Amino acid sequence: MPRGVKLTDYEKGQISALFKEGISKREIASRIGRSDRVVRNYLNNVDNYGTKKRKGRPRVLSDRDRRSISKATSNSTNSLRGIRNECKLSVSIPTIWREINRNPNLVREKMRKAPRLQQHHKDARVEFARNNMSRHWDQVIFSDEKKFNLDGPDGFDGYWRDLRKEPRYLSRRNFGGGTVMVWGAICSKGTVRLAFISARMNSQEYQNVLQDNLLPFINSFEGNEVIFQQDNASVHQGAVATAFNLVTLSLNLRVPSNQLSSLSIRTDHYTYYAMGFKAKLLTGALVITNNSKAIEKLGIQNKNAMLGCLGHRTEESLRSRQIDKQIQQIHQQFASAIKILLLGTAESGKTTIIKQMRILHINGFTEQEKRAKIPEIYCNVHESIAELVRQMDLLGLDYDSLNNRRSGQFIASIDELRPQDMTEEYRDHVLALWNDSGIRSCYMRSNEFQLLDCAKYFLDKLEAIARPTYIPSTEDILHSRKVTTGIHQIEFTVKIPKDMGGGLQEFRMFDVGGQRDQRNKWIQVFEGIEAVLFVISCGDFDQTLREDPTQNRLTEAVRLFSGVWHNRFLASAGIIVFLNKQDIMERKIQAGKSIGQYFPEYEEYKRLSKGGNFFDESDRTKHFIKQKLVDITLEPPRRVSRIADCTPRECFYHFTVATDTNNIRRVFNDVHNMILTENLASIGLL
Ligand SMILES: Nc1nc2c(ncn2[C@@H]2O[C@H](COP(=O)(O)OP(=O)(O)OP(=O)(O)O)[C@@H](O)[C@H]2O)c(=O)[nH]1
Ligand SMILES: [Mg+2]
Repeated sequence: MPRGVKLTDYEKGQISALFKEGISKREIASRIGRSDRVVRNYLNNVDNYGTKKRKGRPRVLSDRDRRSISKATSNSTNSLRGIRNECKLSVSIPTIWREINRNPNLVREKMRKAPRLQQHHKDARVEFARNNMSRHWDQVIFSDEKKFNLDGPDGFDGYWRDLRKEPRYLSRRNFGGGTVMVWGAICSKGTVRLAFISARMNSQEYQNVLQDNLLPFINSFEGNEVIFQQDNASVHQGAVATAFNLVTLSLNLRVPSNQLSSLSIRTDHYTYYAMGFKAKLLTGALVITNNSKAIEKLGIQNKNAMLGCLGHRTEESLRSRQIDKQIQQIHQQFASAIKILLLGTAESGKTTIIKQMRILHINGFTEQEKRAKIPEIYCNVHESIAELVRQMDLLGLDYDSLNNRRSGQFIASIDELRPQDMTEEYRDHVLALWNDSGIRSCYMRSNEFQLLDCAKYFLDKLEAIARPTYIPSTEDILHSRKVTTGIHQIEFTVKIPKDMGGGLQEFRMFDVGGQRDQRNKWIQVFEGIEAVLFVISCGDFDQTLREDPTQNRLTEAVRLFSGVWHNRFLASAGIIVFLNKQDIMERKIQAGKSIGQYFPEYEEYKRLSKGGNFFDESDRTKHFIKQKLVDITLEPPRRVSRIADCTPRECFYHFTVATDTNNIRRVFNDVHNMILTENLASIGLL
């Protein structure tokens, strides 16, 4: 029973005063409106009234704590410790447990299992059902793996307990329990022989299971198309993840060639819900790749490539021979060198890419080879400073001082010849000139004349170059410039990625001169070229040709690309474009230049692409240049090629900085993968 309200000090004073006057306790109680008992209690123990303690241990949880525990526990999956932490309480775990138990609204329950189908899942299922109404389901073989426990099913050990009966116990073996994994498949024709597999089946084992159990069963279909379904588990995918693997898989399976011809491969897939499990249905396949990501990554175009289809015996043997031929072709493809031809206008960066291949795939440059580059670098320095001096007068610019003018005269007197050695005198003149503000202004206008791209790079490090101990670094070699004449080739090998079969791929790359008078030699190397790597300099948009100062360099490059794209002798070669010198282009844009000054159509492009996702002006500029090339590839063919078939050609674009080894490493890896994939596709395997 709840206690009554205690007497106030005023009431206590009233009781004491009335009692002294001799008034009875009952009378006092009625006068102050309280019970007889409280008046009696007070008068019996005036000094200690109201000081009596509660019995038992004080509660550790206040009402507020209990409310917060209740709130934190409600429908939560939190542990007792978690709830304690959430409520910031410093009580023991059993206290929390007791408090939750005491609460009649909270009981511990196992969460019920329910597939959470969102609307898009439901839509996908309806869509699938609609699309597959007329499918011949009697041709589908459904397969799956299942684990059986000797001790009973995992996780399903609950039961309805009748409290009037003895409890039931789950018999568990401490030793010798265990599980078996079984692979099975069913279809309208019956069941496929069960296979006992290991709990952690790998892709090799999966392949063996298919060979031993599925292939014999498939023969009973006697020439009709079969659809094999698997649930896309990683071991299944691992076995067939790439189309290249498909071939090796067929080989690994050691399928007799008449059975191999019954393999057909298609990559369409549908998700559906059947037999209580989610699966992907893959049509027309015994062993199928359906990894659409891999397919995209590999750039596979012919997604419905067929290795063969079930047919009569004669057709089978024909297909079998065809497949043997294809496999042979693959071996040849990988055995022979891939020939790549580098094309592009002068100074676009072709030779620089060849140097990068040397750095990346051969052992770079020896000390001796580096030393041999010194004269070339001296030449680059001299050509750069001499051109700047020559342009000072032509552009009407002034030197800072008379001394600097004399230095200019000294350089001009050397004429086109480079100094044999970097003498101190020569070095001092060049340094004085390079620090002259007139020369710097001249350099800022270098798009108006012909200056080497590497001018600033070498003039900035002139002091190091002029030292007698100077040995060019790899970076120096990448920046050095020498006009290419004739045809040069480089051979190297590159590792084939494991997921494409592994091994080594041999490459042969041809470098040609890009100047107009060199281009008539190109045709000599067109024969047998698998890929053309067309290099275009994006940084040249404001410059004119050395050979023809009336012609814009970028316009010339785009025109040349058109010629290469439509060239009938290159019709069967893949075209890869390197939109090079991104660094130079960015520098120019940052300095306030716009490609619109040289290509008025840029304003229209800018207007139309206003909503486009461009990071900045440089990004828009490089995509504008790319678009010019894309437009060419969309033009109708100029004439029907005698070599190429009529399938549409694709062009692959990369934005590059040829002097940056990391950039070229990355880009070349992509190019390599793309070529391998294209090769497989070209022989009908992808
Ligand atoms: N900054 C910068 N310089 C580059 C880049 N690519 C090439 N260069 C420089 O441009 C100059 C010309 O490059 P090359 O590789 O010789 O040009 P090419 O296409 O072989 O020219 P030709 O042999 O005349 O056909 C060299 O000084 C290179 O260092 C780049 O992406 N960025
Ligand atoms: Mg070259």
